[in-house]
Amino acid sequence: MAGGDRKRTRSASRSPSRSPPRQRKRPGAGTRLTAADREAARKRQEERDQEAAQAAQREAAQRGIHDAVKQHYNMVPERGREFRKTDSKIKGLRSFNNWIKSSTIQKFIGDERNLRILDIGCGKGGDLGKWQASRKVELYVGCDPADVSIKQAKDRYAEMQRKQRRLFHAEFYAKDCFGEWLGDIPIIKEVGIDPAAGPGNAMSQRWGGGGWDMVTMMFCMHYAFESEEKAKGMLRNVSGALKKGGRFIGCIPNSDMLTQRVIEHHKAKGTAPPEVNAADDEEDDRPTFASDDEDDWDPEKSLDSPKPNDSEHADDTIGKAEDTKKGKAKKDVEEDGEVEEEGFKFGNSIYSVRFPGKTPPDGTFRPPYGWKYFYFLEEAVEAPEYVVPWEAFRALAEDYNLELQYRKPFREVWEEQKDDPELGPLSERMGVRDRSTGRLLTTEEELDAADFYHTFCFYKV
Ligand SMILES: C[S@@+](CC[C@H](N)C(=O)[O-])C[C@H]1O[C@@H](n2cnc3c(N)ncnc32)[C@H](O)[C@@H]1O
Repeated sequence: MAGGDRKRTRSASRSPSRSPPRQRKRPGAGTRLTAADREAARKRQEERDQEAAQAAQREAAQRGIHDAVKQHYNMVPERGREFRKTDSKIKGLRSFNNWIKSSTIQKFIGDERNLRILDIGCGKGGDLGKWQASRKVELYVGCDPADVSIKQAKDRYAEMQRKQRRLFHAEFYAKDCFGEWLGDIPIIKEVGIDPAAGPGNAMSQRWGGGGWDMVTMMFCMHYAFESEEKAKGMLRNVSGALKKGGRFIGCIPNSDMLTQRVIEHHKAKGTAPPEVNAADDEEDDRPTFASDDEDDWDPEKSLDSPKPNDSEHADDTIGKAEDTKKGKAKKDVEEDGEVEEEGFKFGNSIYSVRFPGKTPPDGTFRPPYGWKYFYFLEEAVEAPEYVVPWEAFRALAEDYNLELQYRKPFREVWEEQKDDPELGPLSERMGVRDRSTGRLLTTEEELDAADFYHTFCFYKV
């Protein structure tokens, strides 16, 4: 009796929240699983594994080349200023490109002070000194998905802080600026970024949205043209961040040059359409840059263009020929039955561009996204890049209230600015031009490599 009472008392005093004692598995329960049960469990596990792998694959495809580019830039060694200025085989080109960036900054920085600058694809912070030289900047924010580069940019800024008494405030963020919304970064939101920027938003267009004076994207925007989604994500960030009257500046590969090379390739192969050959009979043979009015975004002309050489050629191999509509760029079958390679390459001893697969026979990159090529530069990058068809980009930018002010191939920028009272002497200090003879220190091959690029400025309206 007493023992029974004690038991009740003990159980009654147990906290009601305490979980009931766990039921023990009956010994040997596992062994009663049949072979069929085990097979079914194995199948379920296999399906779960497969689903997980497919989900990972889908996610990777969505990230696109983003990770490859990020990994690539994270791995580019930091060789230091001394190497870049003395031992580099392309020091003339490095100086020339840097001078072009300085000159674009100077041309569009304007007269105001206390500017807020957003540098998209800031890399290792190589342009910090250029912005500091202007003495007009109050805030600089640099974003780039390559976290190692961002760390180097922070170090570079810390070094500048040690040496300079008056320096703008700067912050750096590891961020994919085409696939992600920059308004998630507190300081970007604080200064102002309009989430409604873009086509068909009258309210946003009237209000003007952002609080940034300039967005700069040096040698970076071409990665956004992997897909329509990324190009639009990039423009939403740029336009959203800019205040009315703000400037969007940058340097990118010139699609006119790529069009020219693609046409030459198809003519040599005999696959250029008749109108391209006919047009050429009337002109001289030298490559020319189309004027701003010329349209490389002509829906009528390009219905037969092959599809961009996108993900199917994501590897590093030259694509094999495939049938295309109406047989314009038909298979070239050699006598022994081998299919001829369809990609092509051009360049010189310091740079090269390689299209891995099909290219449009009339040189019109349409649709304007996903035209991949590989760019190789001595000591620098060999990375997949995407053609930025100029007129398509300009038309798209207009939908985001960005109006073109300026576009020039690098060599023309040099001709235009070399005798500017500030940029002329700067070119000597930067080692672009010889102080005593006035001669360009860039070799012809380096200038040839520089011809691949042009520089631009849009205004937010
Ligand atoms: C050739 S580097 C130029 C770096 C710097 N702007 C300069 O002029 O020295 C190209 C940069 O674009 C960056 N980039 C690539 N994809 C990007 C993205 N989705 N968002 C922002 N930057 C990106 C790369 O990480 C790399 O730092």
